[in-house]
Order: sequence, then C-alpha cells, then structure tokens
Amino acid sequence: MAYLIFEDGTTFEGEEFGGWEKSFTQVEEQEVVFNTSMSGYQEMVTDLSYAGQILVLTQPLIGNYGWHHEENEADKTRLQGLILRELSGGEGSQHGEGSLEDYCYQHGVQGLKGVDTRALTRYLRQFGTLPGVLVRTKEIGQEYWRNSKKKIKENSEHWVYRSTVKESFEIPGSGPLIAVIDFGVKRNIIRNLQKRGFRIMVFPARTKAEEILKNRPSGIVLSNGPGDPEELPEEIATVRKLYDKLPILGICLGHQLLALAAGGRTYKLLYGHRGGNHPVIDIRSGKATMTSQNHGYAVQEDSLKGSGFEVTLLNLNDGTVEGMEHTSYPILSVQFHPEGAPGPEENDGIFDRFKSIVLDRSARKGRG
Ligand SMILES: NC(=O)CC[C@H](N)C(=O)O
Repeated sequence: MAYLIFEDGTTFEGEEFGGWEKSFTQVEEQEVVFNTSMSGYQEMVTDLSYAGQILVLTQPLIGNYGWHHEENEADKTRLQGLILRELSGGEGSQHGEGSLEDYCYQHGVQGLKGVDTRALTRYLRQFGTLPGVLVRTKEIGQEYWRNSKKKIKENSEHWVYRSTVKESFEIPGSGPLIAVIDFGVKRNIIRNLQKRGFRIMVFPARTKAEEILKNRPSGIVLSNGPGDPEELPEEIATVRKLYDKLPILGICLGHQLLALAAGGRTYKLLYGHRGGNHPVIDIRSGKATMTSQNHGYAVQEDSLKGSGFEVTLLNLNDGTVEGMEHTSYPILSVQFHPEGAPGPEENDGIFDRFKSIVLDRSARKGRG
C-alpha cells in the first residue's frame, strides 16, 4: 500500500508503481491536479506544463495502448506523481515500444494505482488545487505535515527553469524564421510550426530579448510552461521588450506572460482546466469550438483595460479569458492548446493566422 496525504489529513490509498526510489530520501509536497481526458496519458505525462505536479487521471483505465516514443511531448518529464484507477500493461497495442509503467519507473514518476479517483476528484473540485504528498506509510505523511514549514517553495527554482532546454537549437525550414521561447514547449507546437514551413530557432527561457532579435526572426512564439506566471519577472521583462517588435503568438503560459507584460494580472483558478472538451466561444463570430486545456491560472479580464489587448475568446463553462489580440500590434494569444496533444485540434487555424500575419509583414517589409 502507498498513500496520497493532504495537509488536512485526508488520505487516499493505492498501490505504488513507477519510480519510488526518491521516497527513501525525500518527501516533497506537490500540487495535485486532475485531467478529464479519456486518452492521451503519454502526452500528459511528458507535457512539461505538469512540472512539479501530481496528476490524477479521471479516465478509469490507463495504459492500455502502451507507450510510443514518437508521441512524447518532450524528451523528459517533470511530472512528480501519477494517480489512476486501473493500470493496464499496454496489451491493447501490438506496436507499443514500451509501457506507461516502464516509463514512470525509468523517469522517477511516483505512480499510485487502484485509487478511488472519483472521490479524489470530487475532493479537489471542492477544495481546489492543493498540495499533497505521496508516501509509503501514513505515519510519514502525517509527520511531514506536522513539520512542514513550506520551505520547498521558497528555496527552489521556478519549474520553467527546470524544464527549458539548456541551449538554443535550430530546426531547418524553407519559410521565415520563427523564434520559440521554450518555457517547457510541447513538441506538437513545434510540429505545427514545421508543418507550415517555418525555419525555427528554439531559445531557452532567460535568453535576453537582444539575443533573440540578433538572429533576425520574423515572428516569435511564447510557449506553454509550468507554474505561476507571476513568479517569472525576468520573462515578463523580456516579453515587454519584444512586444512592439514582431508578430507574436502566445500559447497558455505564453498568453499569460503577454497579459502580465502589458500590465494585466493573472490569478489562480480553484481547480484549473485540464481536459479535452472545454468549450470556447469566439466573441466576434459567435462560433464555439472544443479545446484542449491544461492550466491552473488565468488572465483577469478587467485587468486588461488600457493594456491594448482585447479579449476575443471566452470559456463557455466559466466565462474566463481564453484568447486576446492586441489592437495596435500583431499579437495573438490563446489560453488553451491549439496543438491538442492530447485533445481536439479544431483550433489549429491560429497557426495559419499567425503564418499569414508573418508572411504579410515580411512581404511589406520587402517592398518597403
Ligand atoms: N500549459 C500551460 O502553459 C500552463 C500555464 C500555467 N503554468 C498554468 O498552469 O496556468
């Protein structure tokens, strides 16, 4: 038996799988969040936006189609724990190259299976995203919370810096150059840019605006990434410097950083949006689409007054901001994931819009 224990003593039990070695030397509290997608466990486990979190999957059977390396959203994971109802060995796929269990074991993700994930999700919906600890005995968990002074958060580096690439790199393409600032970028964002012919340079977080501009990109993509956007002052300052220079596309954390750079604010949602069926409406056309989402923070709508940004998309479940456009500069941003992975891809047209903005501008510059 192993346990997930919250500060109020609420305990969920299950059986351990994956990488538990670290539990011998350290117990760390991590945010517990849930995702309601019915498939796509591999994309979720390797999505670096989950860095520093324990992920609960509400779909009761997980692992059934195995592991296919090609589908990883990053070449690493920073997920700390994975909680599910029933773990399958992956026998549903003849072509699997491995299993979810093996991946978690090799990458130190603490798994807990056989858990009453319905009760756990109801608990999180009621009390919100809360920190929890994964432990081998109830005593260790109770002891942790008795002594916890929440030191970990103060001492450790933001998860963005533990997720981003170490050095910049280039992906060839025949089209204009796009600079991607990697806060934990998902591969499917890169694939979507590649599909549209762009040449791509990926820069680590903390790269200075001047350094990025030196490479003369024609547009900038601010990626998704983990953690609280307000705790990234360096990145907010960089975005502010890039702001009026080039076309920009912000996705999820990138969208939040754009709002903060323009003087807006973000706030923490009670339990976040994580799943594959979040309805979003385009205010101008009245058209609603289904989106893939994974975020715990959102942009405060009224904080955008006077920022130059206009809200263009809203969440139909709770009315939160899902997209903005700048009224003077060619900047687009979305809170959801137009690249899906996992989830619907019916919103990938935003990459086409970004491409036409970039091409248009390059053509005008060429003429001028
Ligand atoms: N997927 C993302 O980029 C997430 C953004 C941010 N870390 C949030 O939770 O809101």
